[in-house]
Amino acid sequence: MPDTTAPPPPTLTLSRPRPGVAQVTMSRPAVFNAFDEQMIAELDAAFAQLAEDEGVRVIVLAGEGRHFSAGADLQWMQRASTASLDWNVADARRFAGMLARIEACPKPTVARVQGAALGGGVGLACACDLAVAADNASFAVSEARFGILPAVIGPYVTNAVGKRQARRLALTTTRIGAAEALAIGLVQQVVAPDALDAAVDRAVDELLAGGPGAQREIKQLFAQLEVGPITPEVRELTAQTIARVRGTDEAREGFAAFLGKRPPNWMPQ
Ligand SMILES: C/C(=C\C(=O)SCCNC(=O)CCNC(=O)[C@H](O)C(C)(C)COP(=O)(O)OP(=O)(O)OC[C@H]1O[C@@H](n2cnc3c(N)ncnc32)[C@H](O)[C@@H]1OP(=O)(O)O)CC(=O)O
Repeated sequence: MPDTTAPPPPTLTLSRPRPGVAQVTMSRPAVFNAFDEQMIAELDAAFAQLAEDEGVRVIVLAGEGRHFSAGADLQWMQRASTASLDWNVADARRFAGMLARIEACPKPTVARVQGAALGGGVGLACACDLAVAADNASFAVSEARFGILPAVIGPYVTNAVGKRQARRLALTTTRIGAAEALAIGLVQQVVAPDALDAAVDRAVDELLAGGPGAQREIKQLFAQLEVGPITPEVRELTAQTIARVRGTDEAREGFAAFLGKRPPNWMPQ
């Protein structure tokens, strides 16, 4: 018998708003873009594909509708609660792998945040290189309200706001507004809701102005740096990196463009 079960509709919309830019929009607005196994797999696949796409320089992550993301789908979490530990470990690894994929994306990523970003929604925003938020945005690391914890998103939130703020957000589950999110470094810019797209576009313009190879190196190097003492190993790592990158075609183009008083012509990566 042929399988007549229709595949579930996709949970993401992929678009190319302009040359060099891809937008990944989470599209489960009925549950405020809460993510389940399917959306996790689709986000993972989308970022894997865009990372390899020569026509893409910058990726915007957005959520359709009123809210950016209501975090993990609590129906999925409820189903998981009755499954075996092994199943849960494999399942959580897929989520952890997807966030790591976004963070390690060799291309700059921008989260476009409107409305609420809760639980895993905060993790998604923090996994991007920068987050631009509407002033109606709010954020809560809300997991403890459901008797769980922000385990997978914990490192991303901690890297964004530091240990003490991350601990406060996770323990109190307090919901903070966009102004406080800006003050603690959870987001990098806050604008009026009707100015959000223009602000994301400006951030994208700035990202497009940099050399793609240099940006890939920045992401790789900065992922290895910690706040703390600048040890001989760190000095060596930074010296080796700049020494290697100085000799690339992209760097030669960057120097020549500046000195020749012309815009650089970045080659595809
Ligand atoms: C990543 C890890 C864990 C997590 O992420 S845990 C999940 C964290 N998420 C939240 O704290 C958000 C929970 N949702 C809300 O607080 C509210 O829904 C809202 C977003 C503030 C909106 O409130 P409002 O009153 O406007 O709307 P409703 O509550 O009636 O919601 C409408 C509709 O959407 C469903 N829904 C909302 N959020 C979720 C969700 N996360 N999962 C599944 N479904 C959700 C809600 O049930 C309603 O559905 P109806 O069928 O219409 O009733 C773990 C780690 O880090 O490791």
